[in-house]
Amino acid sequence: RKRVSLADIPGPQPESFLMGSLAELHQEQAAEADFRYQAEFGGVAKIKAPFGVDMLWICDPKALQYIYQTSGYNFPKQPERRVLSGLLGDHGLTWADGETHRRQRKVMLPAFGSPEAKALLPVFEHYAEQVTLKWRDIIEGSPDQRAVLNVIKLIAPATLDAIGEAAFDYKLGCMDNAENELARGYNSLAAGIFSSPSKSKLFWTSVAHYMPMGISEWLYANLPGKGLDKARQNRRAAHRIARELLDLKSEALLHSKGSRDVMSIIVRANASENEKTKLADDEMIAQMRTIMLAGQETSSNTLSFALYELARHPHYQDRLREEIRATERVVHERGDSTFTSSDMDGMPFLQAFVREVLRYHPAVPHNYRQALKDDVLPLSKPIRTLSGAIVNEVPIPKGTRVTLSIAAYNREKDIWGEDAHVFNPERFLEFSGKRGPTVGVFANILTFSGGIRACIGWRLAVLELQSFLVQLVSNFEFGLTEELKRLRRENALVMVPTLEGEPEKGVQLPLVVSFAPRSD
Ligand code: HEM
Repeated sequence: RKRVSLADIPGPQPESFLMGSLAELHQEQAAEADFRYQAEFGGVAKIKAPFGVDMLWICDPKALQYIYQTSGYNFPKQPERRVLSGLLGDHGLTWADGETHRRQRKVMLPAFGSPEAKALLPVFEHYAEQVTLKWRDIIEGSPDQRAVLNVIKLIAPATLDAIGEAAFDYKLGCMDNAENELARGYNSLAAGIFSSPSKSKLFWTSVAHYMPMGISEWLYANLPGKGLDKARQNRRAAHRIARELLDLKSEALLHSKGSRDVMSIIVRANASENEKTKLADDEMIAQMRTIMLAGQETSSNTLSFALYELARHPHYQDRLREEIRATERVVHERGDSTFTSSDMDGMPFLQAFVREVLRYHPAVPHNYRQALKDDVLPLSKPIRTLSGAIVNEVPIPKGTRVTLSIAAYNREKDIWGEDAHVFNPERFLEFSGKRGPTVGVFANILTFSGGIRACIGWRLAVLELQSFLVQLVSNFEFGLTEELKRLRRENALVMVPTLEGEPEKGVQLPLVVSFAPRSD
């Protein structure tokens, strides 16, 4: 500890000895504190946990590359964060670390390749169409053919149904019945549990760092609380269905009747593993819950923010619609009624728009890790220490917790240009190369994280976003409402839209929706 110290690293003044920097990082709008740190301290800053304990906050590209990729397994997740992953996804991939993570990921990877994702495109198209039909009914029934819709109210169950079918070939039926057990269990799951955390919640979550994980898990399983009740209801509902599905899929495998959903591929891959590397039944069930957790709220919130950006920038909306109309003509001339993934790959503005939405509104604004040993983090850009030295690397003592700022990396001016804080899809049209080290797994944006535990479902997520956008923008025009002046990007583990002053109403994104103009 004496040899390696963070004493000389500059950082923000903590709010108090007891709370450290937790409140500003988690109670303000998502990433507001991050953007301040970035402007004031650059790529790395010393922040405080309770009781004055030093932690590091990082958005420097080279340091991130080192932590995510070069030295990935030397920077495991923090135990207090793993317990939260376990609460919502059992001992599945987002919880696992080290050798267990390596083993689980190997079995799961074959289900998430490019051909496997493309095969699921019709599922996303189907649910985008269901949203279209429902909104169409509402608008046709309104006197002036337009309606103010809280768009996320239908997008959330649609993406949930889509992930149910894509991942398990199972019809959850959440769009048609919001009261079904699973629909209730997944309705704003992370948002419901983690929005607007109180100071005491933040304090105890952080202090759980020092508790044996078994005790934290027991507390989360048994303590009273509305959020914890929701997590428990979710666990019961998800386990019941996951068990049924696992039996069905294992049975299908016995009769060589595999299907192309994610879980069937994982069941097949698992069957060819040896006894040592095979996932046990409870690990398989955990993966099902993990995929539902990781794949739904992230996608539905990103899509909702995408519609918000279209409403905020009518010229981008028109441009995207023009591109969709032009591609529709090609698709129809060919005798098809739906876009293939190659059609979408051939739409430069759609590609640029999706990338910019992901860059600007990262659904997961932070990742959390800790150093397994004394180490040295390389920096892309030197910093000036408190004693006035200019350094190109930062020593990091064993055990130090690090907050990796996905949101701030995505706004790094050296990488994205001087207008990094402006929503501008054109940056991806003008610039096809890459500035800085490779960090993010998709377009070098960090939204899907990077390295050894980058988002395993990123291809599915991108395809889903593209396919929903094509249908929704083809059919509808989106406009802003007065209420959106109060839009908050709430930090609830995932970033969700809420309205200032109405936290009790949960996730909200009211847009004016009308039929899209059609010249043909
Ligand atoms: C816009 C949508 C999505 C975003 C922004 C997103 C983002 C992320 C991020 C940042 C991580 C890293 C978390 C960490 O290391 O702490 C992650 C991991 C993961 N994601 Fe996604 N994700 C999305 C969609 C999906 C989908 C559709 C699936 C599955 C169908 C999925 C499955 C997973 C899994 C299983 C992990 C854990 C990977 C590991 O630890 O090895 N995600 N995701």
